[in-house]
Amino acid sequence: MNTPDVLKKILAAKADEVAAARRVKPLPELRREAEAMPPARGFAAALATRVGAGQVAVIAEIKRASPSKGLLRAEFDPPALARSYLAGGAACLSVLTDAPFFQGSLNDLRAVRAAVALPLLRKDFLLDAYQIYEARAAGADCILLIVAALDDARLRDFAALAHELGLDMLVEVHDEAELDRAARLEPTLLGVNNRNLHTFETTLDTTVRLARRAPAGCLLVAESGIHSRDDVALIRAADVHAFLVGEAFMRAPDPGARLRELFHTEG
Ligand SMILES: O=C(O)c1ccccc1NCC(=O)[C@H](O)[C@H](O)COP(=O)(O)O
Repeated sequence: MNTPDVLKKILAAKADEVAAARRVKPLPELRREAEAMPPARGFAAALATRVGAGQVAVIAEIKRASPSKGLLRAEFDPPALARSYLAGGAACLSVLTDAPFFQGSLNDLRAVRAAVALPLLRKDFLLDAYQIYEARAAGADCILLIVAALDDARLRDFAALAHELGLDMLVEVHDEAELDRAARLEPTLLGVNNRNLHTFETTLDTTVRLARRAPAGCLLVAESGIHSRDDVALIRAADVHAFLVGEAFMRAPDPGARLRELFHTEG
C-alpha cells in the first residue's frame, strides 16, 4: 500500500478495532486483567543502562509486514525471533500488534513475553485508553505515544495512565513542532521517527536535526530507516545511542546475527 496519509487510514481503522474489542471484553474486565499482571520490566532503564555504560542500546523490532514495504518476512515465528534478538544483544524488543497494516497481533506480544525476559514495547497506534490496558494485560512494559496521532490532552492523559499502570512510554516525534509538544510531557524516552508516517519519506537527517534541540535529560531513540553500519555511525555522531530497527533485521536470514553485525564489533 502506498497511498498518501497512511497514518490517517490506520487511525480510522484503529478506532473501529477498539470499538469492536470493547464489545468483546468490556473495560472493567480488561482493567482487572491489567492490574493483576506482575510488575513491568524497566524498558527505559534497560536502554539507559546500556547507554550509560557507553554501549549502543538496540530496540529490535518484530514486524511481519509494513504499509511502506509490504511483506518483510514470510517465515514469521515471534518467539524464535525474540530469542535470536536476545542472542544478538538487543536491550529491548518492539512487537507490532496492529493486524490490518502490519499483520501483527496481541498474541504475538503474549508469545514473545512468554519466550524472553527482555522488556517489550507494544508497537501500535494508540488513540484510546483501552489500548493501554490491553498493552499491560498482554505483558508489555512500554507503550508508544505518537505525537502526530494525539492531541495534547490525550497525550497528557495517556502519559498519566501509563505511569499509573507502571508502563514506560516512548514518545515519538517527527518534526520540530511535535518535539516542542512532546517536551511538555518531560519524557524519559523520546523517539525520533525518521519516517514521515503520512508519506513514508524516510531520512536519517531527521534524527540528526532534531537531536540538536532535544530537551536535556531525555534519552533519544532513533527510529526507522537504519540499514548499515554507516547509518549507525551517522546517528552516533549526532550523540544518539539508542536505536529502533525493524526492516533491516526482518529481512535477514538470522536477525540476531544481523543485529550484531550492525551494532557490535566483536562477538
Ligand atoms: O513501517 C512503516 O511502513 C510504517 C508506516 C506507517 C506508520 C508506521 C510505520 N512503521 C512503524 C515504525 O515506526 C517502524 O516499524 C520502526 O521505526 C522500524 O522502522 P524500520 O527499521 O525502517 O523498519
